[in-house]
Amino acid sequence: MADYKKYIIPHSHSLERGNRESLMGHHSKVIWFTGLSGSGKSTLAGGLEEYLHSHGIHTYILDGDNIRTGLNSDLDFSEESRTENIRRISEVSKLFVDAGIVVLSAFISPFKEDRNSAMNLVGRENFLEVYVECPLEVCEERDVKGLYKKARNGEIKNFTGISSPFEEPEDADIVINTANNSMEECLKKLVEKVEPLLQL
Ligand SMILES: Nc1ncnc2c1ncn2[C@@H]1O[C@H](COP(=O)(O)OS(=O)(=O)O)[C@@H](OP(=O)(O)O)[C@H]1O
Ligand SMILES: Nc1ncnc2c1ncn2[C@@H]1O[C@H](COP(=O)(O)OP(=O)(O)O)[C@@H](O)[C@H]1O
Repeated sequence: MADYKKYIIPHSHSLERGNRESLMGHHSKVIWFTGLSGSGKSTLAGGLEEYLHSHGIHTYILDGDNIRTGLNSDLDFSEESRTENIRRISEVSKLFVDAGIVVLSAFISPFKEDRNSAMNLVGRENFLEVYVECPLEVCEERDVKGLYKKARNGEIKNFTGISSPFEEPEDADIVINTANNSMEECLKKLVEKVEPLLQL
């Protein structure tokens, strides 16, 4: 352990997560969306947030493009930076859970080890992994932001699915296939799984 760390002594406050959850009227949780660019992470996180919000649940979305223009604006798309990106987001998610809020984290999070580290940091019981499954060809066909085209012609390096790996989750808590199901069907499946977990 680094020497300076020996002199950091956390303060224990009187109010805890349970007190905050009671005030909110629901449990806090991290709903972690992982999947290729264009698979539907942001769309589903947004749809789920709207539903939960309208049912009195306090939520907050952490989304790749947003966090990467602020907190993580110093990180690129190398493997090391992606790992650090997920590590910081995991720490932020953990704080939100302690604050009593339902966090919807939508990041490609391509590496299994990083997703597992996120789950272990937040705590297994607080973490729900949602694999937003969609074949690369469909994501590429959608090409919401025109990035796949740029990745194919070499303008963007290390692009997930093209020139950087995506390790498919093998034991996600929920798998949502957005290529074969409508947005409404996907959201219904999500709501059915998530809502009961938030009841006090
Ligand atoms: N090289 C490369 N590879 C993948 N994605 C890229 C890249 N460059 C920019 N973008 C845009 O950044 C968004 C992904 O950021 P994330 O923080 O979710 O990525 S990661 O979890 O660190 O892998 C991703 O957003 P989504 O499409 O919402 O996934 C892209 O818009
Ligand atoms: N069943 C579905 N669920 C979510 N998105 C879908 C679905 N079917 C089509 N789409 C479309 O796919 C695109 C997904 O984009 P986005 O949510 O930004 O993905 P990501 O955040 O994973 O990059 C959107 O244009 C959305 O309308």
